[in-house]
Amino acid sequence: MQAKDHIFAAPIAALGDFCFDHKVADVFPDMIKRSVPGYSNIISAIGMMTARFARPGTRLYDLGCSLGAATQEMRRNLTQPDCRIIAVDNSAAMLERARDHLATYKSGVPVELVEADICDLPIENASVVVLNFTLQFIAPERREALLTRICHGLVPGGVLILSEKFKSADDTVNELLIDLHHDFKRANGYSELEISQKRTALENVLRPDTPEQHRARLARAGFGHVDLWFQCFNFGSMVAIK
Ligand SMILES: C[S@@+](CC[C@H](N)C(=O)[O-])C[C@H]1O[C@@H](n2cnc3c(N)ncnc32)[C@H](O)[C@@H]1O
Ligand SMILES: O=C(O)C(=O)C[C@]1(C(=O)O)C=C[C@@H](O)C=C1
Repeated sequence: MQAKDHIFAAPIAALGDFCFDHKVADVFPDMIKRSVPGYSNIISAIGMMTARFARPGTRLYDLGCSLGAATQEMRRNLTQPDCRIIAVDNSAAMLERARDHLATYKSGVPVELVEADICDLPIENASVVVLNFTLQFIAPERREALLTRICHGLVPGGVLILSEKFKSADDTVNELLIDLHHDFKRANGYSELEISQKRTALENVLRPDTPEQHRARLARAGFGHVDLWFQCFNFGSMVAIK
């Protein structure tokens, strides 16, 4: 049974910044499923893109892997020989549980779990790179350098799958998408208090960009082909091919 997320259910007097500690790691599968519209579709598509883009003898990176949901889907869909998946997170609590989670599945594909800041990680000989709701937590001024290093580390024709919470450049549409996201959370059983306390806790740590900002930055980072392949309310996923 998956543990249910009640982290923001009771009033919290000193509401600090949201962080990926052991409390969040313990309920993460429930939290992300009830918080991110389209999450399971995106995970499935990461598997499909892995099957298409993985090349023999290359590396596949899952950057900000949390419990390894995307890692596992990449591993299940990888048929090319001599590949290795490198799953990276800077939360020890997440990686501890990712290790247990991945060990419950049998697979011949090697997975290396690395505790590191993805901004300091060497990326080389990569055919597939996944940033599934991770770039939004990186300081805005560090985002372009990270994407440039990812593009350099990809083999020609390699792919980056970038999923993010977006903001809209149009204030009216932005408010509408945020409201619809909150309706989605209500429908999934979150209370008004849970929604508002989590919103406050995320304010300083999850800084969304517009899809237009993402496109322009990915082009500057060196990607030749960029587009949005999925969006539901203010959450979506882009594909960038070198
Ligand atoms: C929303 S979660 C990602 C969800 C996950 N990719 C999935 O598909 O289930 C964001 C993750 O990024 C990690 N993270 C944030 N900043 C990071 C950094 N600078 N280096 C490595 N990991 C980071 C967090 O610890 C967290 O586990
Ligand atoms: O709950 C929200 O409002 C979110 O933004 C969802 C979100 C995310 O997009 O990463 C925020 C933190 C948790 O990691 C899970 C999901």
